[in-house]
Amino acid sequence: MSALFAPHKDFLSATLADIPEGREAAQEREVVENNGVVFRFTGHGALMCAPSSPVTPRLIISAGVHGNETAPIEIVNEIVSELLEGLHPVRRECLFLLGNPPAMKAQERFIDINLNRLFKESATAGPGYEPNRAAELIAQAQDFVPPGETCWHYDLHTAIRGSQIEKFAVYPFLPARQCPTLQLKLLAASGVEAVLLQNKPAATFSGWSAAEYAAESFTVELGKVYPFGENDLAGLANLKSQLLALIAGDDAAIKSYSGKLPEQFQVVEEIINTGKNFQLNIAEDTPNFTELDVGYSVWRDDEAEYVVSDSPVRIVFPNSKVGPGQRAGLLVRPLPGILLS
Ligand SMILES: O=C(O)CCC(=O)N[C@@H](CCC(=O)O)C(=O)O
Ligand SMILES: [Zn+2]
Repeated sequence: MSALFAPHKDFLSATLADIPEGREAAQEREVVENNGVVFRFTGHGALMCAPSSPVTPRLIISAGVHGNETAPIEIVNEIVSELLEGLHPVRRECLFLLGNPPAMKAQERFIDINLNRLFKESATAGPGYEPNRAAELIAQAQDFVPPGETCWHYDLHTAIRGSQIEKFAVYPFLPARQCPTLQLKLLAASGVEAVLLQNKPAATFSGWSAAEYAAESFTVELGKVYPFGENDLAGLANLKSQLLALIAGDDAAIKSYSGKLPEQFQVVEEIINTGKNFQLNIAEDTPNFTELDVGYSVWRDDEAEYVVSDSPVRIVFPNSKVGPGQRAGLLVRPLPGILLS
């Protein structure tokens, strides 16, 4: 157990033990140094490590933006404990963020409102727990990444339902960019088999870091939601070792990857609950990436109907329970023969 967490055993239990109302000032006692690497609590559920001669760019690893998505929280917790024990080299400045501690404690996706829709200026001032937490997570990232610099950001999640492709990533939209081969290799070596290219900006955490820093940032979906203690962490061993390679500044390990790269899909439609007797025609247990044929009626409301045209689409994140104005799913199509950069 590190002195950093005393009297708690690790980053996660320390984070869940005392949940403050507002932003917590970093305390001097919350610093430890291990083999020249400084570890510091920078706020609630926020821990950074800084080696003396770091490689760039800086790295943000977040988990638990949705409180019940526990597998990546457990992986981040393991990584932090092992780094503090000196079990792995640290040659990159890293910020580890546990997104929504009260929701983790409650084993819920969120407390008052979906945190992963609040990463924009106008949404961080509303009532409830999450707007304030979004502001805090943004402030943590801004304190960590100096002005004019960029970062890499992996926001780790698990999905509500099963999936025809178990591990996949969402690449936020920035005009005229392609997903770099290095990132595709890193994701593939982590077990990720598909990347969804967003078609417009989003107020997700990874969407925010992409817009703020032109960051190589991803929402990474790592399988299905299970409660704490019930995850198959062995299935995330590749992800963990790739994150440790990044933390160690060992890009060579990633560059040398020669396996199959993830299939890329273009988001062609974001389905929004219109609030006008909106009806999503997708069964609750439909796995992500299920193909919908031309002519299929995906949704309808009092005024409109969306029918698949031209060529089949695949449905990802279908959710008929979201409120008006919220995303009820994504429609994607495979992207053939994309040029690699
Ligand atoms: O399984 C689901 O329906 C949701 C899983 C999840 O939380 N996904 C993220 C994706 C964020 C993105 O589009 O980058 C979310 O909905 O916030
Ligand atoms: Zn999530």
